[in-house]
Amino acid sequence: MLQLLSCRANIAAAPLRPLSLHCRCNKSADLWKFSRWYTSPGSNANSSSQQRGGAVSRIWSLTQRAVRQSTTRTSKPPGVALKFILGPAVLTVSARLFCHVAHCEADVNNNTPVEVVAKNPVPDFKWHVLWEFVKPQLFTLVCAVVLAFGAAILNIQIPLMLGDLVNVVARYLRENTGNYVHEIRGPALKLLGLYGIQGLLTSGYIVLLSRVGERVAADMRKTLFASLLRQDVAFFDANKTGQLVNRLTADIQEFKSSFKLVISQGLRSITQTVGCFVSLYVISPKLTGLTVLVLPCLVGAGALIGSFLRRLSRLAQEQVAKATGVADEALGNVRTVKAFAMEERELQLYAYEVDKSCEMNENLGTGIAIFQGLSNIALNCIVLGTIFAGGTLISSNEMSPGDLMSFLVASQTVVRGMSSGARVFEYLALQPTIPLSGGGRIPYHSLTGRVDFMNVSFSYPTRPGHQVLQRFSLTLPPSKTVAIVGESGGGKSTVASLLERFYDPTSGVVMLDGLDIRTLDLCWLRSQVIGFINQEPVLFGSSVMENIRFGKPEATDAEVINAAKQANAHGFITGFPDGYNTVVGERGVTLSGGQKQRIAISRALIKNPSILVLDEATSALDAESERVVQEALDRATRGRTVLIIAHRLSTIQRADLICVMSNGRIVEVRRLSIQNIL
Ligand SMILES: Nc1ncnc2c1ncn2[C@@H]1O[C@H](COP(=O)(O)OP(=O)(O)OP(=O)(O)O)[C@@H](O)[C@H]1O
Repeated sequence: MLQLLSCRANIAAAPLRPLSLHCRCNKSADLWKFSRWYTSPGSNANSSSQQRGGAVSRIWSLTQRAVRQSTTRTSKPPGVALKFILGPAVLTVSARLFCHVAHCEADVNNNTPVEVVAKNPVPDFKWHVLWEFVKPQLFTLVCAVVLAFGAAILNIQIPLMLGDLVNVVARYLRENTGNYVHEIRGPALKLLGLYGIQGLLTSGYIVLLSRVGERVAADMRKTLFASLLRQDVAFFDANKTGQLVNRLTADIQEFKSSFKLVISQGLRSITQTVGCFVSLYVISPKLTGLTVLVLPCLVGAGALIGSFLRRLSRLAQEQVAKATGVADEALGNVRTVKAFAMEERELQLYAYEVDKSCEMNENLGTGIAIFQGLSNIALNCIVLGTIFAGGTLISSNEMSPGDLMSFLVASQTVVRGMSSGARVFEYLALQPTIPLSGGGRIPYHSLTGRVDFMNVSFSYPTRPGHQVLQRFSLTLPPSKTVAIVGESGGGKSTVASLLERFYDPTSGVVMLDGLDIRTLDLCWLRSQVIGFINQEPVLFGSSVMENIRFGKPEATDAEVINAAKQANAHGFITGFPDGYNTVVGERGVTLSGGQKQRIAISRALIKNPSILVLDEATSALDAESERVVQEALDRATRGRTVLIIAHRLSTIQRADLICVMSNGRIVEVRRLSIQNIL
């Protein structure tokens, strides 16, 4: 007994030498079972190849020792040996499982970094949202689970078969009688068959699981992207695009990897645990009682550490997103960066954020290390506790370092996966305050294009304390041009944004043909009624043809060319070697300011809008470009209701009404043409 206890003490103190614990194992087959578990592909995913190599040589020496021992062994009934193996296994494996569960629960409920709370409530991981994505892949997932389950069962079977094989070898070496080849052929072929099936099952479930993971991730990406596009403009005022893109890429990637790993490792854990629980029930109700006593403590500790780890993980992921945001901004505006020779400063900014994220990930690593250390201690303490309580039942340690590592890595994966998933789900569930569709439409032939701003007050959602418009009232009569001039920051562009319904007024109403625009279909309003041309036209990195067609996706080539002609753009477009197929570069970088603006005008005109909003449309152009663009605009504005926001007198020369704005309200209205003002 003392010998046995000292042997077990070795287990707790030096888990990396588990095979030495088999000093009391009496059946060579048991040795093989253990060694097989130690090196089984599933359970050893995270142990190094060195460990594997060491294990193989140890297994060989143990085999020889087992063979030697088998000649002089004492006769103990096989059931006792089985108890020796399974008893502690049940405790350790079940502890793993429950720690795992505790970990997940803790992650969901108890993980709110103070810094983030101030801005945003921490998103919860929502199982029902995950279910929505998994549901279409259910059949494939079930097939993967069945195959993985089969592989897991074979993982348990193979060591037993190896045991049989070793028995044959041992018997032959001991007795040296009979036909060795004949005797060994049966179990060897059986084992070979099992290896083959196990390999097939493993490949099969990995293929299927990877298919499920990829499809779930693709669906998530599409849904998240659609959800982001639906959000209000105010949402984009508050969130950096780099961080949003990070959710589409890094977070979903992280979630996908975790999803696949958790399913494959989780299955193995469950299979082993169920098997061990059954054995435990058969072997020792006492150990079952002890397990029930010890597990709540482990669950509590796991919950505590889990919440701490998830907090660290979330902070680290936020920081990585921040660093990506800095890089995205700098690369997206690389010309400005270069024009100001700010490469060094941008690099410093990026380095600062990356260093911070590095530090946070190191903290996370430390947290995980502490968790691993504590788990190790806890699991070994269970073994020790069992020695005191159950004593003679223990002679083998089923908790191999490989198993422990894979469990710990799986736990850590759960932490990361859940926090990435929660970040993805956060925006999936987000509903825009201004719905894109729904609401009424005014038939084209009866639409006059009259716009009324009535007592409109407005503050931007990101700056609720700062009132930009105060009881602002203005009428745009049908087919007339109204210009708004005034001091910078006076709220002119804000008026245009409210007409586009990028935001809704805090109070008051904006009306189209006497109807509150909040009751109208937003998609119709933006795609068919209002054409918007601003100071810095943004083009997409596709062809001229595609950029103009962006205004009306179903437009024919002839319509595109017609719109380009109206906007004075046809001449320069046909001057390009590739004509309308010329690719304009990212954001239209290969075109001049005037050319870009005329393509933007074509894009607005192709939808034949009843209302045209020109927000300083020519202010970025030189005199010659301005003249050409102005010509195009004069032609484009005919017969439409037009709102011009301008600084330059030339822009508003033909306006029917000129309003001067200051501090968010109209302070003066002139119904004269500009020549008369001058
Ligand atoms: N997205 C936004 N979020 C928060 N505040 C904003 C936003 N856009 C503009 N503002 C603020 O609203 C006020 C009015 O801005 P607006 O762009 O309407 O002025 P403007 O008269 O068009 O100025 P300018 O002639 O210089 O373009 C300014 O104080 C500006 O800082």
